[in-house]
Amino acid sequence: MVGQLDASEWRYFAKGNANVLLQNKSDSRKLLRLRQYKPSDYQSTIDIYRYINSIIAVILKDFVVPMELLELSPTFSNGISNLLKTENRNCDIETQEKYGILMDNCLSGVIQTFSTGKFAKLHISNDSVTLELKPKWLDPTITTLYCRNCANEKHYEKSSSRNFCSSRLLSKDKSVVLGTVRDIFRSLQAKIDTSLYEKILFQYFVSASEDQNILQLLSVFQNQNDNRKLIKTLESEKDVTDDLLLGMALRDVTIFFKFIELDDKSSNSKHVRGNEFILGQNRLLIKVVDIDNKSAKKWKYWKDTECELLDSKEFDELDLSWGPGCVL
Ligand SMILES: O=P(O)(O)O[C@@H]1[C@@H](OP(=O)(O)O)[C@H](OP(=O)(O)O)[C@H](O)[C@H](OP(=O)(O)O)[C@H]1OP(=O)(O)O
Ligand SMILES: Nc1ncnc2c1ncn2[C@@H]1O[C@H](COP(=O)(O)OP(=O)(O)OP(=O)(O)O)[C@@H](O)[C@H]1O
Repeated sequence: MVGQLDASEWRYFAKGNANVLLQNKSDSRKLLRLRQYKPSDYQSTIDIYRYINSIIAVILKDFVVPMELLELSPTFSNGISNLLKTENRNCDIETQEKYGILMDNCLSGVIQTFSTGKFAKLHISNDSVTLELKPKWLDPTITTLYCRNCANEKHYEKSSSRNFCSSRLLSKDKSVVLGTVRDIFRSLQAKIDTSLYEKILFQYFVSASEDQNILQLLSVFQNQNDNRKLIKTLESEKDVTDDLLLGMALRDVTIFFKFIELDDKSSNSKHVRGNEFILGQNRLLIKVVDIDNKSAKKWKYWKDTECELLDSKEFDELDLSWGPGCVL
């Protein structure tokens, strides 16, 4: 594929902390994901691609968005780097990187987006609606008043009050799940009627079995061997276990829930198959992105954050201006 990619065929689409996404001008359904320039702590595309295929895909199966490794030429990489500079995108790609990842665009055809925070967004297309969710730390047994996400948000004052608490979507109590689904949609302040999407998502969370429910799956593998406990005891990157690396990777993923109306108006089926949930004439398609392996070099940042949160009163001191506790 080297020499075939042409920088003028791609436009800027999005960026995160570590990657830049480009959209193909002639096929908007395709995105190219390129690593950003980071002087330290660099994870190469091939390492990420191998990790996703050998570890993540075994766990998340069909939920993983399809990906393909593409070889980059220096001419292409320099062209993209210049594009980002010309457009003042405030980021650059690592031009020494040999590969990029070609993947399906889960937001192809989006014409409007509603959001009030970074952990949930609602994207509207002509033929579908997509909820983008970053659930972060999923805790199946919250033993403190506030969960890790809420304690973190409160402490670093990222938000002034709780929008939603994603761990509550794991609750066995259906009314807690329903209330949380409503919290998510309320937080979006979408100027459309979202009641149908709330109903479908709620039905998915309460009907899917543990290995079919994306949040349950993430939660199980985030918390293997109680790996969160290890964080506060870390003394060097050698102490970082594979379970912890997997847990941290899965604590930072993004999920797309795409709601599609089916043509079959007579269907009253309700079932889960792979990454899709059918409810009557509605289809919910679920895809996970941003499942990069984490570097063990981040151990100090993880430990400092965890210790600072534990030393603070954020887990247990009632703060009604933030919201009530997170009990499941
Ligand atoms: O530390 P956290 O929990 O704030 O998570 C970081 C994310 O912040 P967020 O919680 O989404 O505001 C952060 O996301 P943003 O860039 O803030 O959108 C990154 O995902 C970061 O991972 P990496 O350094 O790019 O591998 C994430 O770092 P890791 O903790 O996953 O290493
Ligand atoms: N396959 C996809 N389809 C549509 N949009 C995507 C896709 N993958 C990522 N995005 C969007 O692009 C944004 C940035 O991508 P990504 O999360 O891969 O970057 P990142 O640098 O790893 O982010 P982070 O800062 O969370 O580590 C995502 O938050 C999401 O909104």
